[in-house]
Amino acid sequence: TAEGFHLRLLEHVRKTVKPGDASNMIATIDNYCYTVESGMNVGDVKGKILDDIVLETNPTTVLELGTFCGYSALRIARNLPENSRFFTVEFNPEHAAVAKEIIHTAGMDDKIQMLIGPSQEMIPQFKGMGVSHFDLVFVDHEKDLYKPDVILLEKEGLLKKGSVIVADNVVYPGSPDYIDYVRNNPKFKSTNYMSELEYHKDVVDAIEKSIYIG
Ligand SMILES: O=C(c1ccccc1)c1ccc(O)c(O)c1[N+](=O)[O-]
Ligand SMILES: [Mg+2]
Repeated sequence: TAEGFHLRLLEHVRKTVKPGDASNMIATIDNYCYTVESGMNVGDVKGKILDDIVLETNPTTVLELGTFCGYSALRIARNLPENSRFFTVEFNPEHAAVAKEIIHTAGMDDKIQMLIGPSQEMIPQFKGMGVSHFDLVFVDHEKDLYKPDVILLEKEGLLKKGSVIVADNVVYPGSPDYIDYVRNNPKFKSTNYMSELEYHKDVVDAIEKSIYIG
């Protein structure tokens, strides 16, 4: 990743966005990534697939692993029902600080609760925060943490029959141990959505949706 992308994006956002408008923020980030430099946001093409899965799931309790600059947090929060709870976990404090400002500027503070720390330490805390289970989990952090974190979510009793796991980047950079695990596990029913790497129509990538059937 281009060192300092998040800081250059924040500078651009501060100069250009219309405050209080999540869709304008999303469009501003996409425009920057297409015209100036691409960042590792899920982007508009895979983002539409994510939007459709969120809308079809209509989840009331949601977890995102990997906030980065907050782009997918805004895409998800924009499509959640009023009384929903949405947590996003980011381990990099610099990225989290940028995400916090981007989410605040977009007017989505009251919809998104950000936790800063390693996912393996954050996941065991949700039961104590009154979360019984997650209806939808968006996995988009360190690619070698996809499998251990989904295993941990099940171990913590945070998945229920019908819980939906949406995983980004299952082709590029890829998460082969996760794909092998989830596709060969009778507790999950998986669907692959072939797409393209964010801001790079010439590079193949995909999203994997896995429904926990318990
Ligand atoms: O890991 C990278 C990566 C690897 C190498 C170079 C640049 C980025 C990446 C690429 C696309 C993504 O959508 C994404 O979520 C990530 N990520 O870091 O989580
Ligand atoms: Mg990604």
